[in-house]
Amino acid sequence: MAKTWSITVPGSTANLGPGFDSIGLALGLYLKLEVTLQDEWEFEHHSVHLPEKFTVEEHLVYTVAKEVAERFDVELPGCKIVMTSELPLARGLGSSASAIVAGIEVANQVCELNLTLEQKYTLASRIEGHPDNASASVCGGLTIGASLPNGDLELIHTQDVQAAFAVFIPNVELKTAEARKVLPAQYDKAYAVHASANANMLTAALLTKDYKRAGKFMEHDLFHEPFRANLIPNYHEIRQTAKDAGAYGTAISGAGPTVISLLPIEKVTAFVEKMKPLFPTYDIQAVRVDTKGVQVEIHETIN
Ligand SMILES: Nc1ncnc2c1ncn2[C@@H]1O[C@H](COP(=O)(O)OP(=O)(O)OP(=O)(O)O)[C@@H](O)[C@H]1O
Ligand SMILES: N[C@@H](CCO)C(=O)O
Repeated sequence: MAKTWSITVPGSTANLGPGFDSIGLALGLYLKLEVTLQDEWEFEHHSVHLPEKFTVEEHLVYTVAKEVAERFDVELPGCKIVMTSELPLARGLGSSASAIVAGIEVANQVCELNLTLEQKYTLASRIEGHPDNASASVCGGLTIGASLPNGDLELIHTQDVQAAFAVFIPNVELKTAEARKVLPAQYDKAYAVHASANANMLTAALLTKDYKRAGKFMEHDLFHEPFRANLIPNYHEIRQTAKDAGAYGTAISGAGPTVISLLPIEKVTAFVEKMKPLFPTYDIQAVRVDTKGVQVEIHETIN
């Protein structure tokens, strides 16, 4: 019997404005892997969104799978992995986090680790460096995470998000590392208290499904957007145009340069059609909230 694992990982948006490095939302754009066992590791990329040039040893999915196997002191068998992706690189849609979650799931399956959801999102968040994108790709839905002083990650997540989202994906890249370099090392106390209150309001509004208020506070980030705005093409124009067209609110998706709008479900289709001619160089699309997170299907075939 030959086993094949089909692994599907949703992309994600992070922050939603003030939820910086804490709030994640899984999106219906996917990284997909077909995994079979073989002597040597081999990758096939069947998507324009996947790295063109890479070596196995540098491949993020391989390096993460190897790290996880070593952490659990088990041998990582050779795999052939065929990958497709709907997640453009360095656009703030969580491509790197999806690859990290995929690597964890590959090790989980081929090393028979039986990892819990908590182990997966804790590992993924530690490797990614912040819990937002990684936790959303593991759990699906809306995730709110915080690390404790001892390094443990506390996470609250809900699949119940009764709103729609539209993304404006520009044809330029912005590496997260670059977008993090422009952030201040510290904040003035009064400023930080204000920023924290805005984040609390965003979180409370999202969890109580007060999406009009959630949209308002999406646009009141003080942690990162004031320092990143000039890195995001047409940031102010998109935000105002989206508001005028019925969006509750618009924020940078993760570290950008994609921008994401929160809308009433019934308005999203007309909104996207209205936005497309106004920003012709952007890939503008309605994206649904993924509610499942990482998924695995196992197929057994007779050799
Ligand atoms: N699906 C993938 N498969 C393999 N490697 C990936 C994948 N996605 C990202 N990577 C690797 O991770 C590196 C960083 O990815 P990327 O630029 O997407 O991360 P980022 O700056 O965090 O932006 P984003 O949040 O949009 O992912 C890439 O250069 C690539 O080497
Ligand atoms: N919270 C991270 C998300 C990166 O995708 C940042 O804004 O830098």
